[in-house]
Amino acid sequence: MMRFLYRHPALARLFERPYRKGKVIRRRYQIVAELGMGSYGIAYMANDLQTGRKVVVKQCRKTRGKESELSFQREADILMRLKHPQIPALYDMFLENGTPHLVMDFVEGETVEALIFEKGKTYTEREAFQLLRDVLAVVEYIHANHIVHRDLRIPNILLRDGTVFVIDFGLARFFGESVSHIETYVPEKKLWRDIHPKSDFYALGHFTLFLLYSSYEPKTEEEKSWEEELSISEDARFILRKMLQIDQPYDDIYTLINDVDQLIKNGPKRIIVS
Ligand SMILES: Nc1ncnc2c1ncn2[C@@H]1O[C@H](COP(=O)(O)OP(=O)(O)OP(=O)(O)O)[C@@H](O)[C@H]1O
Repeated sequence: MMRFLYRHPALARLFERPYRKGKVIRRRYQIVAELGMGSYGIAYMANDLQTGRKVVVKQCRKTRGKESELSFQREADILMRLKHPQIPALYDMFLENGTPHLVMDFVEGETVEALIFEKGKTYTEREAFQLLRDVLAVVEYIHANHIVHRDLRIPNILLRDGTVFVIDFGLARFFGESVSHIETYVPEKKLWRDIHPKSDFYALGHFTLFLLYSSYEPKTEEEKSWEEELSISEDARFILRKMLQIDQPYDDIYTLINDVDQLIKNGPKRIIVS
């Protein structure tokens, strides 16, 4: 019953008692703003009073029990493994009043979600695949470290001065780990969450569709599939069908990168007009 109550956002806030603006934790991290309450943690932007750096402090949610503590530990292990200029660095982890906390780099920038839906940014096919290519360069590093991100969505990809950043490793897993109860997942969720590089390609297929839809003007009210609605080249369709596992999926990132490079180099020559 209590677990059910905690799922109600207003009640969850009451039980979690998030930090207020100005609060200083460990005499070091001063809360500037709450960024959001996720499934396992509450994220804040904070000032590190010792270094003067802007950081993200993530406080483990008390009401989610052992599950969120394990998730925090795993996120810390993964961020410790990944040392890349386009991935937030983990600076610190500690227990405060028995609650696990993580401190990481605050990535200044705008999410692709905000760029499209708030700023009205649009992408041509070539621009969309160029941005996908930039993201794949970071994902190549993640996969080379035997990690799959499992949440590569438009709110988790940021851009600053044209450079891509990948955030939110809360669902990431090491290759070979198992997911409990995956057999109970609906097929679509399995495609997102399978611990295999192809679930990241599946997510990035959807990411690319968001970019392509940013310049789509509907001609009718009738909703159709992306293949019917979008005017894209055969090469783009070929890549997307493999990423979305409609056709034989990509087994590794190198073949995918090669196909994307070819598309960018050749340009969208063979256009299919829907
Ligand atoms: N390192 C970071 N730099 C900048 N912003 C960040 C960083 N990490 C998280 N955020 C922002 O903080 C907010 C909360 O992020 P967090 O990853 O804790 O949870 P979430 O994505 O909202 O939920 P969930 O992890 O359950 O999907 C998001 O809006 C995200 O953009």
